[in-house]
Amino acid sequence: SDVKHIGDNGNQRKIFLRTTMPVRDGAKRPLVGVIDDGTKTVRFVIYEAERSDELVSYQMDKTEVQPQEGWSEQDPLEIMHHIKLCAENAIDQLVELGYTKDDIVTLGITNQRETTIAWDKYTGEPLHAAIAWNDIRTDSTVDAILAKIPDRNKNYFKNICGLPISPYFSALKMRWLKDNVKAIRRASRDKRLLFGTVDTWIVWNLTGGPQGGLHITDVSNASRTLLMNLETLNWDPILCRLFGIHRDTLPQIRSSSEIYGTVKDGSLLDGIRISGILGNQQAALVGQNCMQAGQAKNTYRSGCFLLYNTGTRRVKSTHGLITTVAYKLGPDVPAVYALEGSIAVAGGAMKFLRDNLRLMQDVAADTEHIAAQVFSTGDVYFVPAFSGLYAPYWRKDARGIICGLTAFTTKNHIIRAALEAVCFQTRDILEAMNKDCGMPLSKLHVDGRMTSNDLLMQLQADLIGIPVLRAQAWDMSTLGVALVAGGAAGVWGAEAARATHSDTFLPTTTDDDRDARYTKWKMAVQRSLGWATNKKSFTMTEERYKLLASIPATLYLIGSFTMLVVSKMLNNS
Ligand SMILES: Nc1ncnc2c1ncn2[C@@H]1O[C@H](COP(=O)(O)OP(=O)(O)O)[C@@H](O)[C@H]1O
Ligand SMILES: O=P(O)(O)OC[C@H](O)CO
Repeated sequence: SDVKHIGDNGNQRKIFLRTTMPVRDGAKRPLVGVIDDGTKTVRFVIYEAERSDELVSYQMDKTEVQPQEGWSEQDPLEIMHHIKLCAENAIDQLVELGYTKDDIVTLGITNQRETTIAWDKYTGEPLHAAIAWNDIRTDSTVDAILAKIPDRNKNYFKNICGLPISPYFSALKMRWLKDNVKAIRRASRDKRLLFGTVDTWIVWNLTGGPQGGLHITDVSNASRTLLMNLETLNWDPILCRLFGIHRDTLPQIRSSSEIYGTVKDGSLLDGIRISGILGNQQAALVGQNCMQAGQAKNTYRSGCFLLYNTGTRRVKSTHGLITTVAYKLGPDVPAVYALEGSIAVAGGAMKFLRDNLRLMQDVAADTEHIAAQVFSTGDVYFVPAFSGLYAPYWRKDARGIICGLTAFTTKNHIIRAALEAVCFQTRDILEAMNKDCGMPLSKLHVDGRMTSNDLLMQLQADLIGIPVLRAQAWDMSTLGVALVAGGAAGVWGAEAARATHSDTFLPTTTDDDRDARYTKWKMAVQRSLGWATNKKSFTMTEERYKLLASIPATLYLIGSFTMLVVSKMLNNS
């Protein structure tokens, strides 16, 4: 093939190979539109059938609201508003290329997973802000659920749904909404309540909303709720009872690739079919063409998610990974499963260093350059456990630490340590995956915006000791869902043009060096655990907030002072 040896690119540590991008031939093909709702951005991307590079795209940033420490909310109406604007802008670009919107044959949807929305079935009004996947307000909800389970074992239901009980998953967010938001309890009582992950909200709105909108989700998204049975691929009665979620409020679970319906919202997309839905990490697995059992990919965005395709076999992890549905390519074909290692904070740590510590101005432009000015982190380790640690630890009591600081430490070391943290977390996942699967992974396919950082890629290869294969474009999620949507609509054949990797980063370290650094990382992780246990978390629910707001300030101060005195007396007694 057209593999070209680039050599060391002026840097002795960097060795990579590159394949060339396909050349556009000017032929007009049917188009597939993709809606991508991510944590931070909404995108609309248009692909031509049989081509793996995007034709046009448009992206908008979203507003993240953090009403309290650890809370993260999004506006469901803003999501729909941005989708329309992104679609309009992408279609404007299409027209400039000589296409019309009628050339878009079908639509696919890929989305941030677990983020949960509740709305009124008759008015379409959201009943609360969307609670984002990485929001940890449900800490005490987790404790209340665990109290009902033998030995408070968070893995008790892993056989059924593949997941541990954690604030990450949607059922906890649904339970919290029912416990804390009066409008949701009322809607539930009046049988007006609908719950959904973001894909469900988008499809319901696009297909008519209160006027007959489809209340559906796909297996890949449903497998992230803690409510779906991985074997039956349906809502599990035991889990629904445990979390107190009525079946009627949940969407129907469908395959990831079939014609679900047609857009009926009066927008530019009106009349176009919808034929693919995939959670964004599962979509990247498809986009990276990891469709055989034994293949794996890692996507580096705000978080980082390593998925290992296990075929039609559900592998139960005994080392802290989760079992999830990768995809189901039609109503009548079996589901394909994956083992997943989810990392809550990857690129998010760079944004933290930029916004909170002001160590740089622009993540994309500055990170690599600043980190490359030093040869190592100077023994500094950064564990970015801002909202606890996900796989393989699942410790909601962990908090972020930077350790090993000396008087010589500079921002260069800290930024480099943040990059290495992403690589060490990936090694944590790989260690667990190799133990669960029994066969060590020999190479790792990677994608996500962060992978444009060559230093990160080289550090990753060095710290895991296997080749890292970077995808031809950073965004494999939209390509993945374009493939499954195009497949169902008959515009993309089974032998579809799939993405290839463009660069290979080879390890340049010895086993001893790699292992010594990893041992130090594990020491740092140990120090981050248990930090949040002593903190009295005061959950500011909507109702408590209103109550507090209605108390005059002086009365509130006197009350707080009295409570302080009483608690001191009790402590002393
Ligand atoms: N060159 C880079 N080096 C390091 N981190 C980067 C670089 N470019 C982007 N990032 C990080 O990657 C993330 C980009 O994620 P993005 O693709 O926008 O996904 P998300 O929807 O999860 O925010 C951001 O958190 C950003 O800090
Ligand atoms: O939009 P991202 O990349 O932050 O995706 C988040 C994941 O889907 C959460 O599980």
